[in-house]
Amino acid sequence: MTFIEQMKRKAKLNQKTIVLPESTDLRVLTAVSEAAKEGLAKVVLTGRKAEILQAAGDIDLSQVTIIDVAESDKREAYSQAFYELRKSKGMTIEKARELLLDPVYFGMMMVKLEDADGLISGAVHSTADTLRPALQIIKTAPGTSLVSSFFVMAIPDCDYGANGVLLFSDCGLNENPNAEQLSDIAISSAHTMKNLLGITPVVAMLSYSSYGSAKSEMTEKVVKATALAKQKAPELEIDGELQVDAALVERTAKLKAPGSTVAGRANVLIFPDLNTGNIGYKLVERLGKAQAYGPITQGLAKPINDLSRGCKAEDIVGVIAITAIQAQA
Ligand SMILES: CC(C)(COP(=O)(O)OP(=O)(O)OC[C@H]1O[C@@H](n2cnc3c(N)ncnc32)[C@H](O)[C@@H]1OP(=O)(O)O)[C@@H](O)C(=O)NCCC(=O)NCCS
Ligand SMILES: CC(=O)OP(=O)(O)O
Repeated sequence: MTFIEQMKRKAKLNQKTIVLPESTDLRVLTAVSEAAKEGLAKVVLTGRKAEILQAAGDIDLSQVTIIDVAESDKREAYSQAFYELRKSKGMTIEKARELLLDPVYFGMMMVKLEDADGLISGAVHSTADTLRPALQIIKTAPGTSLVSSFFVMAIPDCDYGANGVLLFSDCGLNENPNAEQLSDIAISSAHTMKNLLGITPVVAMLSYSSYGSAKSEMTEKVVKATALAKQKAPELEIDGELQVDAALVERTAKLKAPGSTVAGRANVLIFPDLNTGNIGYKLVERLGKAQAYGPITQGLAKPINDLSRGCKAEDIVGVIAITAIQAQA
């Protein structure tokens, strides 16, 4: 069974309600129709009903709930609750009412007030426009200070990672994490690999240097983050700093990082910043023909997940399954 088949099987066990606010995008419409047909979740579209039906054309939405945000009798209650949440940051009730006509904010408040279990946006909106309202409204999970994001990469005909399944982080949210934040991203990603994907994490802290082969402020950040991660979570298999070939390829690992138990067998790759993470995942997706699911967030109080504007309907179906599993936790 492939990785995504396993995720779908798990999602079906406990039907969660997942909102998709980009309700006139053809990829989203195709994906929700497919997800509902497969029984992955109870799928909800937010937006203007007439526009959604017009955009859908022949796509079967008979098993999908459509909420017209302008007609909903929940809009005033959501506006009031949103205003209360953000009034100390300058929100007014008038502005809150206006924002609640936006299907993303409406969906976010559905999740906040437990009328839905998770939300996925980002096929049309930029990551900032999806994740900023999530950070403002849903906020961090108890005991977490830093939200980060990851991609699950499923690479065909690949022996690296867990039979071609790897977790890449952070490729979507934190632009230039400091050493402390990078160590937190590594630890969260390791827990996600174990708890969400059921795979024992082997975490590589990536750099352009392996075990001191180069030295600069950039490599030192990764060295420090590795030490902090090992100190904070000694039970986890984490090592660095490692070049990506040393992290993945056993023969290269022996040469570049002798004695490392992580090098040559990593399945969680921690990128030093968002430039490397975002470029790295897109290279593997496009040139390695990998399926890229994400950016999925970790550390939010409820599952709110992003997509790339370059995503396919098939990727969205996968993210619906993953979001539903996160909501089961
Ligand atoms: C997501 C992003 C917009 C947040 O930006 P920001 O400037 O910190 O946003 P804000 O200052 O408005 O912060 C919003 C809230 O989120 C909180 N926050 C921001 N980043 C956070 C993080 N990583 N973890 C936890 N909380 C965070 C802030 O503290 C703030 O809380 P408050 O308003 O309740 O006080 C920004 O990190 C970003 O643009 N990231 C890059 C996204 C991107 O372009 N990715 C590439 C494509 S995938
Ligand atoms: C994750 C990501 O890179 O998103 P986008 O392609 O929409 O910028």
